[in-house]
Amino acid sequence: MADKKSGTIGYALAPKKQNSFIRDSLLTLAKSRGIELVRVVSDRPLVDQGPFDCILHKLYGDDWKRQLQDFQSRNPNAVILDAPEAIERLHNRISMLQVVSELRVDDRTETFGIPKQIVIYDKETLSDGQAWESLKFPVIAKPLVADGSAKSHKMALVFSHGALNKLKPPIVLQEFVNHGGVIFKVYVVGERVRCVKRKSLPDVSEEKVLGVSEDLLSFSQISNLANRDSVNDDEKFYQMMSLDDTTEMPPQAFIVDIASGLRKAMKLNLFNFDVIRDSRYGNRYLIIDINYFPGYAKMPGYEKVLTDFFCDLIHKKDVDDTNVKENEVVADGDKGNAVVLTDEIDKSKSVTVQK
Ligand SMILES: Nc1ncnc2c1ncn2[C@@H]1O[C@H](COP(=O)(O)OP(=O)(O)OP(=O)(O)O)[C@@H](O)[C@H]1O
Ligand SMILES: O=P(O)(O)O[C@H]1[C@H](OP(=O)(O)O)[C@@H](OP(=O)(O)O)[C@@H](O)[C@@H](O)[C@@H]1OP(=O)(O)O
Ligand SMILES: [Mg+2]
Ligand SMILES: [Mg+2]
Repeated sequence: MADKKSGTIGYALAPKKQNSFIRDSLLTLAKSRGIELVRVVSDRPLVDQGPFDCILHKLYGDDWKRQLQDFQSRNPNAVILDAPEAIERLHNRISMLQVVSELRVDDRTETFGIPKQIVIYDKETLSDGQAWESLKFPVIAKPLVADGSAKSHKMALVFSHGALNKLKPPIVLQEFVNHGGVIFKVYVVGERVRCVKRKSLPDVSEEKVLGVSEDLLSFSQISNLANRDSVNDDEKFYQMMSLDDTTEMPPQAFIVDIASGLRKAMKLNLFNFDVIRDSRYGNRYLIIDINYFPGYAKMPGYEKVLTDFFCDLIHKKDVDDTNVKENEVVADGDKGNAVVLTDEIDKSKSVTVQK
């Protein structure tokens, strides 16, 4: 049954993203709930298209930013998912994780943080031992820029400082932390949070570090299936992507608290973050990556999660039509509310963002 308020969402996505995200199953379910998803074409100005209640996008560049600004000034009550200024924080792997260091999650036995890391801007610093002597090898070398290009996913596991001169700054050197070969990917869609398990890099033992012939191993998007199109059946795809091993999931309320805190601090509605459990301590979790508008289609049942979010958005816009601002949608997070996809959490639990 269609919800009482109907709405039109314009989506502006690169072809690869459009193919993976805008699936018939999503279009059909959204339409049945009164939500029309309409493609924004690139050969006409955004302001000449529509009308749209909301723009859902994953495009970059100054021209696109200007188009969104023009659209917002002519449609002050329309919602932009999400604001380019908020997304830009995730395009630099230092600013990306800075927000984690400011989070405080109250009264938990679990602790969280980010791996030790340093940023290297130039070759000279790379050869200056003082810059990286505080790091324990192996380290993962990640491009500083995380702008969605293939290059931004090209990484290397570096076993000794002798191999550092093979790297091309600007890079982040992040300590490799053994985590049992399993990564937890936490998908966030507004107040909805879903944690899934994925294959990750295997642990590196002391002997292995000493015994490796190569002092540097390159890889890219290890927790991701290279190309979804190679798998035409959803169920099979989900099985290949997810991990049904016995690794225990992190405590749900803990993950949701972090998700709520990140959402409020970053003012983003559509993101995921990668969490590993530090094998040295049973209850310490490290956030190693945060991604804007990730591969939601890999999340089983993504159609309903996104459609419920769109309906809330349109309904909320309907209710507050007088003064919805582009970040108003995030304001709900201020009350620390978050809905876990499998069951409700204690809504009284709050997350404070350390200023
Ligand atoms: N500090 C770390 N310790 C151990 N393993 C790590 C660490 N950082 C990254 N990894 C491994 O490398 C993989 C890729 O790292 P990361 O997620 O930062 O790259 P990415 O290119 O941004 O990936 P994504 O496709 O999720 O955007 C992780 O999924 C994990 O398996
Ligand atoms: O499309 P995919 O399913 O591979 O989704 C990946 C997405 O690619 P996209 O470019 O198509 O959005 C990536 O975006 P960029 O960093 O490259 O911008 C990043 O968000 C990954 O984390 C996503 O993988 P997931 O975290 O969900 O496993
Ligand atoms: Mg990642
Ligand atoms: Mg990433």
